[in-house]
Amino acid sequence: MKTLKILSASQTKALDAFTIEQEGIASVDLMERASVAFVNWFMQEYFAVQQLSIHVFCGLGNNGGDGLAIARLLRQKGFKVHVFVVEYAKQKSVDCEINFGKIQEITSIQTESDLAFLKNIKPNEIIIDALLGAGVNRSVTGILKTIIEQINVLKATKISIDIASGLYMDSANLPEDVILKPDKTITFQLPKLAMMLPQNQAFVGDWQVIDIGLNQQFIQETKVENYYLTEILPEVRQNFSHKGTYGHSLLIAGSRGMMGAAILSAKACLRSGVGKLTCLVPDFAYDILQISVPEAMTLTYPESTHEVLSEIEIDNFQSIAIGPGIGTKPEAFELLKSTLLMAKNKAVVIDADALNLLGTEKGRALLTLLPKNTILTPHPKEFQKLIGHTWKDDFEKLNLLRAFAEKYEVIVVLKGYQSAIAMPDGDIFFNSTGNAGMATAGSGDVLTGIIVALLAQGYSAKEAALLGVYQHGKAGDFAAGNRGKMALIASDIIENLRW
Ligand SMILES: NC(=O)C1=CN([C@@H]2O[C@H](COP(=O)(O)OP(=O)(O)OC[C@H]3O[C@@H](n4cnc5c(N)ncnc54)[C@H](OP(=O)(O)O)[C@@H]3O)[C@@H](O)[C@H]2O)[C@H](O)CC1
Ligand SMILES: [K+]
Repeated sequence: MKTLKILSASQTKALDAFTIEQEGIASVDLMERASVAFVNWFMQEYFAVQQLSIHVFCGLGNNGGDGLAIARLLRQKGFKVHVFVVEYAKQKSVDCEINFGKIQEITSIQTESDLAFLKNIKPNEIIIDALLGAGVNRSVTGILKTIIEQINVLKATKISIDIASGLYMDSANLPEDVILKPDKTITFQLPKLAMMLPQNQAFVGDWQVIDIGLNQQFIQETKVENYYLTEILPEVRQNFSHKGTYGHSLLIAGSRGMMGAAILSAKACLRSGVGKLTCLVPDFAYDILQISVPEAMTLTYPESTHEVLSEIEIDNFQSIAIGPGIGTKPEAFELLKSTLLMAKNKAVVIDADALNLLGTEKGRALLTLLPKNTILTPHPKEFQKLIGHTWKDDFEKLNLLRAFAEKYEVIVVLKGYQSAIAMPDGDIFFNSTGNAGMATAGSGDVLTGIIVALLAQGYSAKEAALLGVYQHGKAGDFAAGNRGKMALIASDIIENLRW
């Protein structure tokens, strides 16, 4: 498994300082290293547009210093560069001052006395935002605010260095804060927590990490609770194996009008390496299941009864999933309750309607029945029901997610772009795969099928959740590559699973 740690603002500062001290590198040289890394990225991306004007907006701190160094380097590479320094305070940082001196030797610099030129920046030109970086510690006001507001309405491509000016890297901004809205953020060394959260979408754009060679040992030894999951691969299947090697899943899904959810989950499960799958569905759906998913076995229960599980040999199954399309009628509640009572010590996935049922007052009383390490896969609305209240911002949502996973000793996959996967030990992993095309009916049912299959094969709950979410997203990315995001339907995700 490959992850990138997400450091807090203070840890990032410490990493910076440690690198400078440990490697005997002057901070201005580290700034140069970061700027060279940015320019290398920029050259790959924008080499073809060398004749276009680039407008670099610099502040007075080290982010501004980066901007000045980058402007100088781009100029030396032959780009047309226009530098604008916003003198919002009396003093520049030491390294900003040094770079201010260096660039003045090769080009003239404009300061904020005349903002009229902003209007002349054309839509096909590029703006580099180096006004404020990781050092932002209060709401932006005055001249900075004016400039950011004016930049935000321009159509030019905006690229923020390290982080958009005005955005806090690990805490919530005020709703009224003025923040630069970049098309891209090129961030140094490690992703920032702010880039994981939906509320910051407009202030992040597409983001990318560039390596600036900060001290790896320090990164390794730094304790964090947030990670960005960049890769996780399945284990190799053994030659001398048989279907018994890969476990037997029980999928409890479907009801009148919602059999598609059961079918999607079942197919995804079978496409994810499970040895055997049994689907438990209402009796009317026997033929539907048998015909749609011939690889699965089917057990049924009378549609309106409460005592449905007594004949099932629960020990035959290595994993159980319940929820997709079961509905929220009282019978479904009883089904969920009896499943949880039987499922002690089992590997369990809870999704969709099962989450809606747990998210009622009566349902929340069942939360203590969840076997340790149960995997719950809510989207934000379902999570809100589970905890019984909403949150003021995404940072609070993340704290609530962590607290819930810790309290009930469960794994919670909060679905969305960069799904957040919370572990019982308090760690949260953000997924790097997936796309907006996957925001479509049945996508979650597919995920449930994948995860329950992995559990049956003996993956730990943590591995199953991470691997399942990652591969689900990857399949969605393949599917979007084939058809485009808008055309993507949940079946395409199943078709594009590649293990
Ligand atoms: N990560 C790395 O290893 C490297 C990072 N680099 C770059 O450095 C910046 C961080 O630089 P820093 O100087 O710490 O901070 P800023 O440039 O973001 O801000 C400068 C100062 O501005 C003041 N401030 C904060 N908020 C506001 C505001 N809303 N309005 C006006 N001024 C504000 C604050 O100083 P005060 O004393 O006034 O509080 C800031 O200190 C990082 O993002 C990278 O781009 C290195 O170049 C390479 C290594
Ligand atoms: K910036």
